[in-house]
Amino acid sequence: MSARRVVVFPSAAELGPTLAHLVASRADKALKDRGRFTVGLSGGSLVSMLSKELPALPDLDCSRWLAGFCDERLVPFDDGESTYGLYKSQLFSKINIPDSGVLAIDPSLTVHECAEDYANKLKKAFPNEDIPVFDVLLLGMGPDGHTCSLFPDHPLLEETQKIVAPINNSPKPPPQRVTMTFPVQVLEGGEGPTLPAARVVPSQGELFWLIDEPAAASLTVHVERQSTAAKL
Ligand SMILES: O=C(O)[C@H](O)[C@@H](O)[C@H](O)[C@H](O)COP(=O)(O)O
Repeated sequence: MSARRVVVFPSAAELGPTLAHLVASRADKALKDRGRFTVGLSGGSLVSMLSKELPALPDLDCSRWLAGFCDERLVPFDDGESTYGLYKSQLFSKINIPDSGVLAIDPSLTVHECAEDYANKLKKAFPNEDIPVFDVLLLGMGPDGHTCSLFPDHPLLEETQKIVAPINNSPKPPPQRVTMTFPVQVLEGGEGPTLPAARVVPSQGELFWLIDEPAAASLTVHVERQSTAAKL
C-alpha cells in the first residue's frame, strides 16, 4: 500500500502553489524516467487552482504531458459545466500541452457509449496496461465525501471491472457523467460505510491529502502543517 501524508495549509492560497510544485516535480521525474507525464484531472475548484498556479511556474514544459479526466460531465464542451471546456479556456490555453495530449470525452454519445468510448481512449493511451496507471491523479473531495463522480451509497462504488463507468443520477449536477472507477484510485469518517474519497488507496506510489485548516478541524490522525507553500 502507498505511503499516506496529510498536509494542512492555512488556506487554499498556500495549498495551490504546493500542489503545482508537486505536479511539476512528479512531471520532471516521469519525463526523465519514461519520456512522458500522465495526469488525471478532476473538475470543481481544482480547475481554477491549477489554472492559477501551473502557468505561474517557471519553465513548465507540458509538451510531453498526457492529461485525462478522472470524471467528466456529459455536456457540450461549450457548456459552463464542461470540465474539459473549463480547462481548455482557463489552463490549456496558457500552457504548451498539445491538443493530442488531452484525452477528452465524446459528448455527442449517450452516457453509456461515452463511458465505453472513453475507456477505449484510455486503453489506447496506456497500451499493455489492463488498468491505466497515471503518474498523478488529482482528485477533489466534495462535501458529501464523493470523489470523481463516485458518490456515497452509489452502486458504482462496487464497480470492479469497468475502468470508466456511466452515471445517470449524479447527486451533484449535471446528472449525466462518466467517471473513473476505484480500480483506477478519505481519512476519518463517521459511522457507516467509508466515504468514497477515503476509499482511494493507490496500490503503489504516494498518496497526499492536501487540505486547508477548516477541512482538518476535526481530524485526529497525524497531520503535517505548512504555513506557507512547501515543496513535497
Ligand atoms: O466534476 C466534478 O464535480 C469533480 O470532478 C468532482 O469530483 C470534484 O472533484 C468534487 O466535486 C470536489 O469539487 P470541489 O473541489 O469544487 O469541492
